[in-house]
Amino acid sequence: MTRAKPNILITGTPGVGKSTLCSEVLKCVDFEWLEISKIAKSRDCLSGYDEKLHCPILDEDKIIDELDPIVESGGKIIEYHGCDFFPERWFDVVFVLRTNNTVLYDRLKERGYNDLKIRQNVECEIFQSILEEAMESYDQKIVSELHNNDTKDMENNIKTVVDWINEWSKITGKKN
Ligand SMILES: Nc1ncnc2c1ncn2[C@@H]1O[C@H](COP(=O)(O)OP(=O)(O)O)[C@@H](O)[C@H]1O
Repeated sequence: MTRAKPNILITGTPGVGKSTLCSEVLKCVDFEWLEISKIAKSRDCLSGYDEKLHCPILDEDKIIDELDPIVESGGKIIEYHGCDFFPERWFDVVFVLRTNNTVLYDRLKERGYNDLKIRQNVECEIFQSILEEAMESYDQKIVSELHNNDTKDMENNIKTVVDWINEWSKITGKKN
């Protein structure tokens, strides 16, 4: 059965602009934003804390169990800095945000991350780990890379996602 609305995954290394893009897109379409990091905290889907990187460890199975019943119906924008553990059937499109290393370094420094955490994330971006993870986990035809270094890029990216949603509704004849 086709969903009434599609599900969208916005992924990428921390700091590439996922939350900013989601909040802007949500001003234009009536979708629900599922921020996996926040939901994991509020619904007790964490399995510990990484003391070195100063970040909680996600209980992937638990969050899937929690969200599966609500994601199936569609109309969700899911945001997380990883993507290989979500069920493939959840998503109609996957956008991977990318940012240049020096820009990303500055954003993460500004965020107050420690040096190890900054280095690991910048390396993750250099090796395009999340893009490869997405390409390996989903049909490559539904995976798109979006460069997000400055405000012009952000404007383009908002338009790309909103246009994609509108195009989907035209093709399926369903309203967003
Ligand atoms: N295209 C952009 N141009 C300039 N600054 C940006 C852009 N996208 C995001 N930022 C800034 O970078 C920082 C990280 O963005 P955020 O959306 O929180 O990233 P993520 O959700 O991927 O961790 C924020 O301070 C945000 O304002």
